[in-house]
Amino acid sequence: MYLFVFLVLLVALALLRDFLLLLFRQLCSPLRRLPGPPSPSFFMGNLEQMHDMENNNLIANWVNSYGTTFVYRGFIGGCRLMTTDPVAIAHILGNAYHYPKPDFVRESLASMAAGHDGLLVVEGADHRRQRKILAPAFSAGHIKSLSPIFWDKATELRDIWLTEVDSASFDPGRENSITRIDVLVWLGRATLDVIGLAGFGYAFNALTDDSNELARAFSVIFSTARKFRVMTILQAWFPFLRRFRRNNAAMAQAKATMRRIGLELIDEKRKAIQHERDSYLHEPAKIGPLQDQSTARSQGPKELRGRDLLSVLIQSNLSSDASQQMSEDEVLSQISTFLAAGHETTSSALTWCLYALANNRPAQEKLRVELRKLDAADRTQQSPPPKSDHEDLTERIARCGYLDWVVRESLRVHAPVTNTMRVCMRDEDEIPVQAVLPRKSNAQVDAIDDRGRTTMDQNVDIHGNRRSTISVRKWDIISVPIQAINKSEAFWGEDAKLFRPERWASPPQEARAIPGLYSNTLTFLNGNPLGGNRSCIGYKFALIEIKIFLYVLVKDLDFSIDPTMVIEKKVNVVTRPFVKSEPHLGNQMPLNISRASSYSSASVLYPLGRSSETPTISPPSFSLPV
Ligand code: HEM
Repeated sequence: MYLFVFLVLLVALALLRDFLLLLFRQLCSPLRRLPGPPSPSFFMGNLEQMHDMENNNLIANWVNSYGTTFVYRGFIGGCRLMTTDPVAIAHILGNAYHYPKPDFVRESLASMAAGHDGLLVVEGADHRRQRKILAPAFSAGHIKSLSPIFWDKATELRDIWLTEVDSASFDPGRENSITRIDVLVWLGRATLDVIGLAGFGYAFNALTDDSNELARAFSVIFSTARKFRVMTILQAWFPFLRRFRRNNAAMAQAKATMRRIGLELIDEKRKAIQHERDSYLHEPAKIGPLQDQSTARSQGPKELRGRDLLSVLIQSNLSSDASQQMSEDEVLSQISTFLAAGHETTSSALTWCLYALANNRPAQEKLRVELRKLDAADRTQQSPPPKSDHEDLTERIARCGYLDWVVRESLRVHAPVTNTMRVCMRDEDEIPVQAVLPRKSNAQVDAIDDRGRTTMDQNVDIHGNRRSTISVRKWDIISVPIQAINKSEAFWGEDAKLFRPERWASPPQEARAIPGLYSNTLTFLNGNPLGGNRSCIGYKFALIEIKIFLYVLVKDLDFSIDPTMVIEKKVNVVTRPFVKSEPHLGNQMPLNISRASSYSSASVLYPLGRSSETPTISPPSFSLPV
């Protein structure tokens, strides 16, 4: 009997090992010394409050009350560090291999189709090796060579919307016929098509067909993993529970489909590359010189220009030292990683950008004028630009000043990824914090907390000690609130929450402290890889795609929104919109779309993405508003 009880206790202890360790770590964590908001629940800490934080200003309020570095409570009261301090963030994100993603985050990304072996999930030496092999595929030159795909899909989407607008009117081509369209769903389809073709040469045709088997398989895996359940939290802390993951027949079949199609694609591309290599060996003059590695890194391999990311990855993998190559499973995981990381992020970015423009009519008009000027200059020869000109136009679009401001501002105010987490893996560390405090608004300077401290007393612990570093220990969890930093008044001034592209004419000095990869925002994470680079490898891809879509859509279409409609944000991996009065309809972004007025150029005659097609729509005869 005693033996039985002893054995039961032993098994219980083994199963509870992680839980007990967690409790022990929490009791020892130096984070307990930092101030922070009260925890409304023992089990869930502040986590439930944080679900709606993009709509209720929660983080900004916490920063006002507790300073730029504070703790909030996670599962069973565990202290988690949250910081908007730019020096602390530069240290944490810059030392990426000492501050990796926590296990439970990696697990959930892996189950969301990114796979355990993909770049988004792997850590340390594996990550460094993979990133190096993937770099040529994401070089600026190579991404530019993929731009015909962006043009084609943007044009296809624009034509679908024009048809919807016209079919809602008895007088096709009339400017003032307005149609309400859920832009979220359409942009989701268009960006899926883009990542399929540009990522791995696969035609989802999601804009015209919703029955594609890979699209369905991905959606089953991604949407199942995304659902938040208490079980998800428990699995995060009790790894043995991960065995009981929902792995029903639909999920198993979806995974098998992804694997089968992925392996077919890899095989097809390997054969094509091998064939080209063989041809080069036999007829080098016909193919042209194969580039050296350094040129390939900066411009993308010449013979693979315009080819999908997977082909370049396979080529780059073959050229690497055998001991440094990716395994087949790793290559396979990159396909789902491109899908998971590159599809909904860009559709979210574009959706929020159109929303911002629909709410700021003057900015939309100003942008349209700039885009049409470029369009008019492009049409001096009165003929559609050949496909090879797309790269040139892409380059010129990349230099459009106001378009650039609009994109920066929209990605600042509506970051698709709002938060990221890290865990300290050094035994102990001292995280430096900013010596010079960022500018404060008057309201913040005047606020005095219940200990009599003004909120200017940043980085003061609960014993009143002023700190120039924050002590952390191994396993301490850290939250980096990307969106809150992007919208912080301390960096961007009192109108920080507003979408105002003109601010980019002279961004505030304070914002320069933010260690962002892109325009002093953390939207694509950090730009100071001291030890390990975990910033978005696809950011050039995303920026070119976003700019081309905006060019094609805003030039010809007008976007507005019902002023009585309140749109709120729901964050589930990426930020999606929903209509506050229609939560039962799920994520949506209904915008009113019509033909843009006063347009005389031939852009509708000659759709940019389809070089020599017969014109289908007559251009309205108005003068160009320049
Ligand atoms: C507007 C669009 C996008 C945004 C806002 C975005 C944002 C981000 C962010 C914040 C991270 C860091 C995540 C973390 O460490 O917690 C990240 C990583 C990553 N992104 Fe993007 N992303 C975008 C588009 C893309 C695209 C188009 C691709 C690929 C085609 C891509 C591929 C990746 C990959 C592979 C990583 C992991 C990088 C690493 O850990 O080394 N992203 N992205």
